[in-house]
Amino acid sequence: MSNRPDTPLLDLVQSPADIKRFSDAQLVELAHDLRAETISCVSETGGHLGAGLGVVELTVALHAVFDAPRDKIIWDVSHQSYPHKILTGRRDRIRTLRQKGGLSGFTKRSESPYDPFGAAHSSTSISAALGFAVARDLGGACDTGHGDAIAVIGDGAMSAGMAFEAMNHAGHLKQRLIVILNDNEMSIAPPVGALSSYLSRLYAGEPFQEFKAAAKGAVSLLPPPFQEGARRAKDMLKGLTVGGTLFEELGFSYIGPIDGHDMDQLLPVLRTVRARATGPTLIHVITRKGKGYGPAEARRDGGHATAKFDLVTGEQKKAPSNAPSYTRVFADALLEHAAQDDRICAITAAMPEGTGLDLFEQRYPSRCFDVGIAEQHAVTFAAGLAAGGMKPFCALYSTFLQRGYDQVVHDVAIQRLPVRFAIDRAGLVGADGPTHAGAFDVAYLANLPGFTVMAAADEAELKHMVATAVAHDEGPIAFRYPRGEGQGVEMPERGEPLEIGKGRMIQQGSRVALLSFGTRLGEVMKASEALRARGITPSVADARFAKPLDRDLILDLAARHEALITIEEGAVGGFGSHVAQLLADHAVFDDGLKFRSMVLPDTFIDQASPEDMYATAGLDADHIEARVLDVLGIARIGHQRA
Ligand SMILES: Cc1ncc(C[n+]2csc(CCOP(=O)(O)OP(=O)(O)O)c2C)c(N)n1
Ligand SMILES: CC(=O)[C@@H](O)[C@H](O)COP(=O)(O)O
Ligand SMILES: [Mg+2]
Repeated sequence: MSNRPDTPLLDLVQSPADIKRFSDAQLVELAHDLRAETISCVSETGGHLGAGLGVVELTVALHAVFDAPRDKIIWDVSHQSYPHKILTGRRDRIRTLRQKGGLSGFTKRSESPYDPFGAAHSSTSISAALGFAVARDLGGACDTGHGDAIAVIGDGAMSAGMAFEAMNHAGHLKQRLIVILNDNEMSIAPPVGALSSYLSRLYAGEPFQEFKAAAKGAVSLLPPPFQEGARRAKDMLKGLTVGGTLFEELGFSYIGPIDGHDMDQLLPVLRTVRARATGPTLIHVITRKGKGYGPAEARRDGGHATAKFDLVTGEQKKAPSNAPSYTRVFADALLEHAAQDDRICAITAAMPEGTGLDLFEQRYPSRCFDVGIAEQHAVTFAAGLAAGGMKPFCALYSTFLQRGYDQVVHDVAIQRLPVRFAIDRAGLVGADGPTHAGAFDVAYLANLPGFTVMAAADEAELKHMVATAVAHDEGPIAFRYPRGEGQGVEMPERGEPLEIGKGRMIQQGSRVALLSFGTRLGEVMKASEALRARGITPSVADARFAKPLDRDLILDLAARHEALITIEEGAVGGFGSHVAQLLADHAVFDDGLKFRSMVLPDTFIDQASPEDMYATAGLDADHIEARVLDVLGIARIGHQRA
């Protein structure tokens, strides 16, 4: 039974148009309702809580002052967009968040006209908003006419180079563009970097303190274009920082910092900017991550992400774990090796907890680097560390490594530098959906000359792969492992380096060989059991390496079986494609081998449980069994024996 909050004003809102008739005082009440509804919803669904709570007032104010969907409000990352979704006609579905068939946990163009641009990877909002602004000014085909383009970007996301690329361009074009910097002094973890320190100085400085105290507007402090508007708007605009900020050097009018939870500050500033902005304008708002919900505010990460939780206590309702997570196995293994080898260092791009490197940072702070949301820098920084004689472990989610791909090719592979890539969240990740799927890393790494690419079949294998990476100084090496718990296998006392390019036989059988790469091995074994009931005992092997391939193993399997089937948690172009190439190069198909490669389908799979997603992808035991029967020409009627 969910205890829905009492939300009298929110109950009157079906779309942002309904907000326009509210008084400023009612908008404050609406924010109260919206915060209660957001907390209630996430307590039932789990998901991203802290960021959304931090922008409740900002969301109300934006939809009160601007005219979405004609005005394009673009949320960076968009993990903070739950309040926005509630106000834009999706309250009735908000409790389907991040579930199969439900709302996405991020903005999504196909979900709503109020989501002009999808997100989830950070630091894209200013580029996208500038695109809309230029399209508007070119008379583009925007169906809702010439509205404003407004990017809402966090202080963490602002640390990525892409944000500065966009601001640099916006300052050059000088077209009207509104950027709202939502500064809560938090990324997922406490923010890192000189920019964070700079932002702190901006609001720790005199103007912001005066601003808090000053009751009367100091309109003369506003940039000239706004002074007239401010007088006319008769708003109580208080003293604001003007002049000499980094943003103004980039061609923006800078307004702020203002209190992002105070409607009396948000509304007049937004109204003035809407009335008066002529070029790129950045409004710096100060907010608190997790605002208004004690258990979230009390957390170190401001309640960034949460499982379902008890509304009263905030206690998360997490299922008990049966095995250590792959992330934890990686982190513990790396710590063991780092104790013996002081050349080992670790790099994360703003995901210390997510990658397990928070443990490494605690133990070896001088050898652990959180570079902020800066994957491109993370990769080339690691390349520099390797060139300098260190053993860098660059720990990135598969999906986020995509952002540093040119650096992987240009700075690591071509120079054959021994960077170790710990690729977490490989394969389908569940609730975060397609934007976070680790679908492509094998395809984009195994095609690089000199790269070694591994996938752990279970947590014991992962421990051995960490040891293999530590020992491998001949060039770049990557090992991938999925989100979540291991399979509960027995763990070795110590990880032992694997022989590069060597797979392992799991089960000798006949007629069909199943060659698995990664944790699909569990499903392969389940399929093998089901096939045994039909009198079919497939051979099963764990490839371990997509590059270099275990040629002898593969050619031997091809020679001894009617059919060879590869299975992997990745898109086409990965392991199976490399096996096909090897078989073709050795003219194996000429001898009639039946070959099938089971990969992720050529589509983006929406969020669901990982199990559901793999069933949708056709990569679960049931589908593997069916593929074997099909390739052997056996009709799948009940448990008909071969
Ligand atoms: C390219 C990329 N790297 C990493 C992440 C993981 N991530 C999601 S939210 C977040 C922190 C964002 O901080 P900020 O922009 O300040 O937003 P806040 O959560 O504080 O509102 C990170 C690192 C991501 N979404 N995209
Ligand atoms: C919004 C974002 O990108 C991160 O919060 C991400 O959702 C974390 O993923 P995990 O939950 O797999 O660590
Ligand atoms: Mg932040």
